[in-house]
Amino acid sequence: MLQPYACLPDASRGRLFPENMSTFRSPFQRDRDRIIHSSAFRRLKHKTQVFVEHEGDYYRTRLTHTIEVAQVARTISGALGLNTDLAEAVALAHDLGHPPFGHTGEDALAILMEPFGGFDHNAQALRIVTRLERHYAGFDGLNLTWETLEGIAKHNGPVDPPWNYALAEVNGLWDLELGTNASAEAQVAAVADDCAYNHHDLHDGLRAGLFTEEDLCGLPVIGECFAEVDRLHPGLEPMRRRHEALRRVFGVMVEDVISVAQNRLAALQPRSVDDIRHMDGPIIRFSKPLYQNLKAIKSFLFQRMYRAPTVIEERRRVTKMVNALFPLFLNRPDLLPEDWQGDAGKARGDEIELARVVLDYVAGMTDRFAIQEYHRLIDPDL
Ligand SMILES: Nc1nc2c(ncn2[C@H]2C[C@H](O)[C@@H](COP(=O)(O)OP(=O)(O)OP(=O)(O)O)O2)c(=O)[nH]1
Repeated sequence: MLQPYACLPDASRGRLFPENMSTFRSPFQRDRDRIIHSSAFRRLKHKTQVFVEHEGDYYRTRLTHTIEVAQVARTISGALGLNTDLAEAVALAHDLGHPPFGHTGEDALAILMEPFGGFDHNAQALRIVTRLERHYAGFDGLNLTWETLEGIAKHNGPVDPPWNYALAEVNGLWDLELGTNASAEAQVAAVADDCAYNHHDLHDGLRAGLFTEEDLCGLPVIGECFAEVDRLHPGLEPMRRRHEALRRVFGVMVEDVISVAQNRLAALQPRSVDDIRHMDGPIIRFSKPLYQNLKAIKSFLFQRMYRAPTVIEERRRVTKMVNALFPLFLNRPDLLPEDWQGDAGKARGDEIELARVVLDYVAGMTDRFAIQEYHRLIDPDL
């Protein structure tokens, strides 16, 4: 029961390298499956969401975060009559480009790559799915449909020139119409990301003892959710109380997005996905009041969690590792593994190209592999 403004699989603009249709799966289901079967997807298991991978088995990793984003994306897109397979595919791919140690690794690599064209996890995701996965006989990358690539490239909104390194390359091969909105499905994946991490970072921060339920009760939305649980279930055991309250916070976000979209779709009556692409702003977003409340929650999380003293200490340690690994391989490309020597050899004499090869290798590392390599090659004691 897809709406006319959904991305219809039969109307897909296809793949850069033409392939026969799958017997059992639509093009977007096939994209989703290729993403799940990629090496970069498996590596998300050992990459930081907020806490470095080895800090505790309970906390979210980039993989469990991604699975939660995909689940929310399916719910929202299904409720709106959008293509759930495409929303899921974009959600599953959205963090593929995260380097080891998440945003901390990204900040370090962005500085190191400044002289060589920069680094950004969204750009890197696109590079992975178009170039770095090398498992198919006929092409590099996953040969995803135009719609999935468009979604990965524009899920955070239209992109103006100058485009980053990966967008420029992909857009040179295939016009992704970067200046327009993404499909509603890709917009759903972007908002599902916010819903997922606003919810699970609260859980993980509580679990880590970075703040308490009482601290959260002073925040908009969350305070009301705890009050409702206390009213309905007085004396509830603490962990159940927490779960009940935070699942209500999740519900508030998801219902808000769906209701804003339903109202806007009813008012604007888009007849096709191209109408969505050319609208003034995104169709999928939080209402203004909830957006303001979420800003307060995000700023609390930033201060109390993403920049908590223990997290800052770990940031310092892992930044030191990235800052040492990247220049080491740049100066000694012979230390790269055998299967990277081909690319390094082709880049010889071209400083920018070699830096990109080294970047692809270092950014592809998991947290634990980066730590292991640092200990092996640089300092066993850090
Ligand atoms: N923004 C930000 N997030 C951080 C930092 N440290 C840890 N995190 C965590 C908090 C969230 O769980 C998550 C947010 O990052 P994502 O890559 O999922 O979303 P973001 O909106 O930054 O990027 P994207 O939508 O993928 O372009 O990372 C940090 O220094 N800055």
